[in-house]
Amino acid sequence: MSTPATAGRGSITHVIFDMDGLLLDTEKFYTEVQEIILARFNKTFDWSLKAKMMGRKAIEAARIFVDESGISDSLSAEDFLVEREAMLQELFPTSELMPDRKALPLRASRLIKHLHAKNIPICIATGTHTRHFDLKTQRHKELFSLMHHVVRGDDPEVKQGKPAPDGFLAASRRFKDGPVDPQKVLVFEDAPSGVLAAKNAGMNVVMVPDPRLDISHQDVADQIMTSLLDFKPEEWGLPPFEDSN
Ligand SMILES: O=P(O)(O)OC[C@@H](O)CO
Ligand SMILES: [Mg+2]
Repeated sequence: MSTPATAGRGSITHVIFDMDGLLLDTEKFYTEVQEIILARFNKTFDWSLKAKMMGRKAIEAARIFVDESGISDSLSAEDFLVEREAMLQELFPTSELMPDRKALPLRASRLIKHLHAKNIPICIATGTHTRHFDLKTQRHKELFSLMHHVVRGDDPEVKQGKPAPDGFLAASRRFKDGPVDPQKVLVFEDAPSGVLAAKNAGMNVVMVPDPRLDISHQDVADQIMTSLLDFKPEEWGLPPFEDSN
């Protein structure tokens, strides 16, 4: 776990969470269907392509997928989305909270519940559009109700997806006392594009990367964690956990 100091460290007042791959175990669904589609073209879907797609708006990720895998002459980005959609619609309603990588019984919900109980304003900024957001979160309404607001990829203020800062800046504006000084905002992200988006917004960012992502993607974040359970709120000026877990 690296812990370089940043200007905002110790003075965080607001927290923004990414969703897919950070709070919800949904990145595996995208991987699964993209493997199936590429297999039709006798190609394999690898983590270097995955790293480029994750966190982005659907159409932006789709263009990367068909271009980088060299199938754009046979399958357009738009047709890829249609083909992918049929499979994703079946999978998203089964979305689970992200399992902890240390295999401990506590999950991402521990941090969310803690910050909410301590009156720290929290929200979500996700690349996912509203229809998919509703499918993915239908079994987790109670946890998501703790968020002050949610900014989705199809929000009119999100002109460009991650790594552009639009989603995080919109999220910052919508806090009750927003826009919040970006140095006082802490973002949690799993995706390289999302980490860049947070830095492009001038915010602090903790990355919780999938271990299959190349280590080179860990250079930009202010702190890297293998598990959200390693997060120590007091290091960032946030109220500490009161239990010993
Ligand atoms: O921004 P997040 O919540 O990771 O969503 C992106 C997702 O739609 C694809 O990776
Ligand atoms: Mg994500």
